[in-house]
Amino acid sequence: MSPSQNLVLSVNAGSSSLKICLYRVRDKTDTNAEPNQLMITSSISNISAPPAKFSFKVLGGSTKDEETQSVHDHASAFTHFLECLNGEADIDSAKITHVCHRVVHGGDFTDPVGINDEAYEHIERLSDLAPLHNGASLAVIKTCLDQLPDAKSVAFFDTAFHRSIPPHISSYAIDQKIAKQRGLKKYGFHGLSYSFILRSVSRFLEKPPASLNLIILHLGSGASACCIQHGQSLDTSMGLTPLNGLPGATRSGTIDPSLIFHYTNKAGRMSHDEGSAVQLHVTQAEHILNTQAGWKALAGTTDFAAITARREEDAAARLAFDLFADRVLNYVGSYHLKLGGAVDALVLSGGIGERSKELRAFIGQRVECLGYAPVDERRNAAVDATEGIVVDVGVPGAAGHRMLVCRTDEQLEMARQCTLGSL
Ligand SMILES: Nc1ncnc2c1ncn2[C@@H]1O[C@H](COP(=O)(O)OP(=O)(O)O)[C@@H](O)[C@H]1O
Ligand SMILES: CC(=O)OP(=O)(O)O
Ligand SMILES: [Mg+2]
Repeated sequence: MSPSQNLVLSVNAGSSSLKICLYRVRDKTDTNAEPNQLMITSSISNISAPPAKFSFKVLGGSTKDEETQSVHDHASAFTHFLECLNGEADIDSAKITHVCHRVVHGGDFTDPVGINDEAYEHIERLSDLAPLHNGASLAVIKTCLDQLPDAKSVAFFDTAFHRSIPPHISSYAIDQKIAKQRGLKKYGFHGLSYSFILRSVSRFLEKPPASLNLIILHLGSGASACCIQHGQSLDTSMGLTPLNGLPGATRSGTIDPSLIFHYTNKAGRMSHDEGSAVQLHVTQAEHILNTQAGWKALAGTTDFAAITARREEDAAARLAFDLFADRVLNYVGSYHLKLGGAVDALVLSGGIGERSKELRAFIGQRVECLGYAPVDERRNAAVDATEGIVVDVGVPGAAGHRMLVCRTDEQLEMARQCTLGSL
């Protein structure tokens, strides 16, 4: 891509949110600087639990924070953003050369791909394996092709980062002929986030990415853990779909697979989900475990901050907090063992990892037995007010593995790959 006043738009369709950033591509004078400069950051949250919350911030300029009734899905959220963007006199949307789209399930696609009919159909075919995500991304892509016809839409896949997971870890213990025919294996997700975190921690620790062993927790509405050995994904907690592993806002996480046959006697029937942009072919059981489970089912809210605040006096909130913390420990313990104890850092990220000092304090206290430096109460409480992408929350100077917080940025990761790559 040629540097000039070109703009890159990055769109991250999460399960219940849309995060969008607009960047100006920098001239290639300083090779150490980020290749893109942030101009606008916007987010729409609570998309599936209206009223949605919309924020739009022009760097060095105006800020908008409002509740909106006009957003009811990811496509209308993106349209709302474009209306706001078009109202900015200083921004010429005709200068947007590329739109980067986070697509959660890319199957065996390992590189970013420009959207054409073939790529679109590939993403559509995988929608049943990411029922909260791929359909939403496609709806945004469609709107984009319509509203920004001169910009090139490029899909970046969450799954790509995990292509290094070896077969004995990515395979399920089922008939391998059927597994291969149907692509039934662990794909793993949140890869754009892990890629960003790996690079950021590498800078922070001043060690090359390929030398790093990390345990990373991406804890948001969708939560996962990743074990990184020599700078590559060795294992991750999500699987064939983003339902596996840790519980999330509305997702159960790992359950005994037989549970679905006992939960309701209609569990095997097809679901009639009206909320998705593409026709899904998931069973009622999958629908329930994706949308009616997790903290929403346990504590009646998808807000982990509210759960944390209520947990002393509310037994349901306590169960949600303790259950989540317990499942997180399962992964930290097993990944520490997989890395033979040679861990450069345990890194927390995502909305919860970055903001919940309570969960960090809990995890920090429990991993001390594995040789992690104790969490410093003052540093842990001050993360929100501490500058920088990576923050060390361990006691200064204490011996042991480090516990870090990383402000992950999937939008920036895509924009960076877009500008530096050959797209
Ligand atoms: N102060 C806080 N303490 C605990 N959890 C928080 C806090 N602030 C936000 N969160 C949680 O972070 C979640 C959003 O995380 P995020 O990574 O942005 O989600 P996603 O990208 O999956 O939509 C919210 O659902 C909320 O539960
Ligand atoms: C893969 C996934 O769960 O993504 P998100 O957390 O953005 O919903
Ligand atoms: Mg997310």
